[in-house]
Amino acid sequence: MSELLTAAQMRAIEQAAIESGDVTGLELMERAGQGVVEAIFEEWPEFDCVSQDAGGQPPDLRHISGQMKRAVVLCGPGNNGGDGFVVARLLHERGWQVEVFFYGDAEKLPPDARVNYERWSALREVMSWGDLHIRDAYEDDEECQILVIDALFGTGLTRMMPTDTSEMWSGFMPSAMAHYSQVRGADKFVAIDFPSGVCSDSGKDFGALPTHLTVTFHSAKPGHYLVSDGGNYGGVTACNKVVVKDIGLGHADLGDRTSREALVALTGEKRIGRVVASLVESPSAYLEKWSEEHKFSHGHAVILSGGPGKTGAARLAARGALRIGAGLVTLGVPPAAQQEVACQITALMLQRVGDAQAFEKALEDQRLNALCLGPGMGFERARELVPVALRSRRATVLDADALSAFSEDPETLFERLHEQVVLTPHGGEFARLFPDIAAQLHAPPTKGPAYSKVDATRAAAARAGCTVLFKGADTVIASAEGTCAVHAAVYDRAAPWLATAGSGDVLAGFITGLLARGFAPKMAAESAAWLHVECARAFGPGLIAEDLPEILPKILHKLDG
Ligand SMILES: NC(=O)C1=CN([C@@H]2O[C@H](COP(=O)(O)OP(=O)(O)OC[C@H]3O[C@@H](n4cnc5c(N)ncnc54)[C@H](OP(=O)(O)O)[C@@H]3O)[C@@H](O)[C@H]2O)[C@@H](O)CC1
Ligand SMILES: [K+]
Repeated sequence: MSELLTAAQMRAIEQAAIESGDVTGLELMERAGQGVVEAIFEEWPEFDCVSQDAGGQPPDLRHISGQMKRAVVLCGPGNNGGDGFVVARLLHERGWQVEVFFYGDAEKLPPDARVNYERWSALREVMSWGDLHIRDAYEDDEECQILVIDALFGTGLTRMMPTDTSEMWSGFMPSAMAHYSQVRGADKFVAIDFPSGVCSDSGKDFGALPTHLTVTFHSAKPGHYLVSDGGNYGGVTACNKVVVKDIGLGHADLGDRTSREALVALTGEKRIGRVVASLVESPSAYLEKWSEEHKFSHGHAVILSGGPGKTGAARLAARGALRIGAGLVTLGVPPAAQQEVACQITALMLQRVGDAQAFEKALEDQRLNALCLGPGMGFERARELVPVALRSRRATVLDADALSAFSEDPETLFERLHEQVVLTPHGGEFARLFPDIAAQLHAPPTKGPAYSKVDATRAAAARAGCTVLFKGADTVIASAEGTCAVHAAVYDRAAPWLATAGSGDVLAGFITGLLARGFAPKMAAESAAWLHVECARAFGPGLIAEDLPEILPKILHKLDG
């Protein structure tokens, strides 16, 4: 589990650390620059001739001469630019040939960035942004690899990128300039904190300058994990790879009274809190705990199916609930579908649930402790049975048709929801239930920090009064109280083959199974989302939804091992 900090929270932590007297802003900036240089050499050891010599490995002669080690650092008008000046100086000290181009007004630089601007000026010229237009940084040595450092804007991005920066970048980016790509496709791009143009809180694209490597500090930010749906690049696409470098702010500082107060003060209104990137690193801890306490009672889940020819989705969900450990799983089927379902199931139980009355009768059995409605259910059946499920106040997952059935009048759903419910909308379902929130989320961003999927999911959960799991490669899970987790299947956890028919039904089943096992709704949603992606990663390409429940035992076994 790791924290994601918004720009405001990061500034508050930095400020508190400086006010405590433990560190100065200048020291933090120096550590940030050192972190970037370290990350570059870790990513591309061939750039670090010194350490290769020290390790006894023969250095790559293409890079050993000062001529060959060249960097172009693009510095912006704030502290991100300040970090850039530090990186330039550190590379220069290691024998690199470094050129710095500055976008901004030196007189207006913040104090620490100004100090580093001066330090660089004492070593070499600071070139103005305009010089970048007339100068081809490559022209004198076509064979040479150039490291381009993007230190234009970081967490302080407030508006769309100036067009001259994008134009300039396209001159550098191999992908944008085919002939550059052919001649020297191996140029490397590094972004400090964020690829400039990515909004740190939302991951939205303000005219992003994509990169190979993004080096951020202390903690990742939501924008590193959220997938933008507008523009060419979102956070994840533009960042490409994110490395977090420690700059000595430490966990002790986060636990510090002053820091906590500063965080609360800055985040009170939006209830920003701390967002966890990956909810549960080892769900086995929870599973074990539960099984110790409730050895003989693993819960009884009920999953309602649709009519004939529409029962597959519910059967997938039921299989998921069973595999994740619900003691018993019953499929509640309309009488007309009974035969179809009976031929297809083995470990699952079957019960006729034709209408509201039959469902009410079934729910008289108090051992039924978790419900799932929606997959393949049909709107009419959903409109009839969802109110019955919600009246019973049981832990309940509402997915698919159980959400869309209320798109005409979401309020009739919201007024019945309670804190034991989990809604699992994908983008379309979310927009049908929360059209105003979705509109705000999808509006082209104009001002940073922009409204994010985290903001939207929190707003939806607060309105619905229950847990909302907003699906996507960047799944966001929020409780009605505003606690929130981002579960992103991106970078080395990407599993694009999970976008297959029926995979959402299995996720609904996983959540239901964990609810039956006694998990609290948000924890059930978080753990299920994590396991769902783990199953997809373990199976790999070629996955179909049926494979997900079947591979789950292997994952759980590995976690226990
Ligand atoms: N917090 C920490 O703990 C640490 C932070 N550190 C570093 O500081 C960075 C944050 O620095 P920062 O706050 O100065 O913001 P930054 O991103 O440099 O930009 C602000 C400037 O850009 C301008 N500007 C904005 N958008 C614009 C646009 N579209 N087009 C044109 N101009 C635009 C904006 O102008 P304004 O909006 O004020 O008019 C202002 O002048 C952070 O990312 C990290 O690298 C590290 O040193 C380690 C410790
Ligand atoms: K940057």
